[in-house]
Amino acid sequence: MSEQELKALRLRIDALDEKVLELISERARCAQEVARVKMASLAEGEVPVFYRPEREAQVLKRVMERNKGPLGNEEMARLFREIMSSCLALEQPLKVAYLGPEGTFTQAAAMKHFGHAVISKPMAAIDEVFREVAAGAVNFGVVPVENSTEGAVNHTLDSFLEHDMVICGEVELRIHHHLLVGENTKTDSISRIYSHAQSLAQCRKWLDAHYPNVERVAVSSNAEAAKRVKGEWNSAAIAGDMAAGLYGLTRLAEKIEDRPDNSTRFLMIGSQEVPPTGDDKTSIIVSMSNKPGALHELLVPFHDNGIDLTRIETRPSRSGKWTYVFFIDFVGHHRDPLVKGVLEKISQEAVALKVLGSYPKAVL
Ligand SMILES: O=C(O)C(=O)C[C@]1(C(=O)O)C=C[C@@H](O)C=C1
Repeated sequence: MSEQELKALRLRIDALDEKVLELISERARCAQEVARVKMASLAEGEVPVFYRPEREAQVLKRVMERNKGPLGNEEMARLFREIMSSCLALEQPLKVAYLGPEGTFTQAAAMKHFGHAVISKPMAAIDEVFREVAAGAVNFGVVPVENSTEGAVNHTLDSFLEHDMVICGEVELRIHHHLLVGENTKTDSISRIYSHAQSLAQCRKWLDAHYPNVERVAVSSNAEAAKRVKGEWNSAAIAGDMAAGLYGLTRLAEKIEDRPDNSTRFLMIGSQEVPPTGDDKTSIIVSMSNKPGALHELLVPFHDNGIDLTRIETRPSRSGKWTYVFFIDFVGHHRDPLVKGVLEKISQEAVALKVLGSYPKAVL
């Protein structure tokens, strides 16, 4: 390519950037107007709701449907995600608590869902995220709920039994683990590998094959593992890109998870009910009486009405020995007439039923 051609193309990019800049600013001014309208239409004593997950899902879907490339749909939606995040911050800066410390996959999930314009607050444990949301110190919390290799995150399920929370969104993240070392690590004398227990389990076969005799030490998070390695010469950590970047570690081996499709699903929790979008999921907790056929009775109404169950999990109820609660996710919104009917039918048989929330299916 000649210098001349390059110069001409860069001039074109400059001109386009000016247009993009003007359009983004116009969009931001529009969001400010939206905020004004929301404030103006409030009833006496009503608090304004600036964050609208159902609208955000619609905006992102529309972008993906209309995108003609060359940027991929996900990439384009990611850019719009950030624009919307900044527009919302003009209306109201959201505060979001997540399972920390900084650099965890939960932080990456929070950024994927809310964008980077939120004020994020790392918490030391899942229960603390719930408590922070319950206390009203933040608008939303982000917690992991299930992993495709290792199954349910029981701390999260149990916290739903203790706190009244509304689920207002979900996000799925492909989880890639790397073996990370610091600049002082002697890579031929690694005697200890730190990571979160779930991550050690997700890389079990790889560790058995490559480091069978090295001690595996479970710590509170992958980010904590990365932090520890920084100051030690004989240890390595298993963690993801964010933690590697944050603590300046290098990848001794990349993508070492046993299953290439290893993914974790995260939930956004808060107190805000989300209206239907037409493409939603609902999460409920149900406890049934301890009698034969109870689970069957619970599942039949879903089957009879053609409602797609996406997950069912069992946990001890904590209110009696050998009694259980079921966590069920299914497709649909609790305000859909069909779903309403199913929930009414189940409540007749159940000891207790609680709708944890209906929320748009993950777009990104
Ligand atoms: O449509 C709204 O209600 C807005 O506030 C605008 C907007 C946006 O930027 O598109 C911003 C924040 C909301 O969460 C949803 C959408």
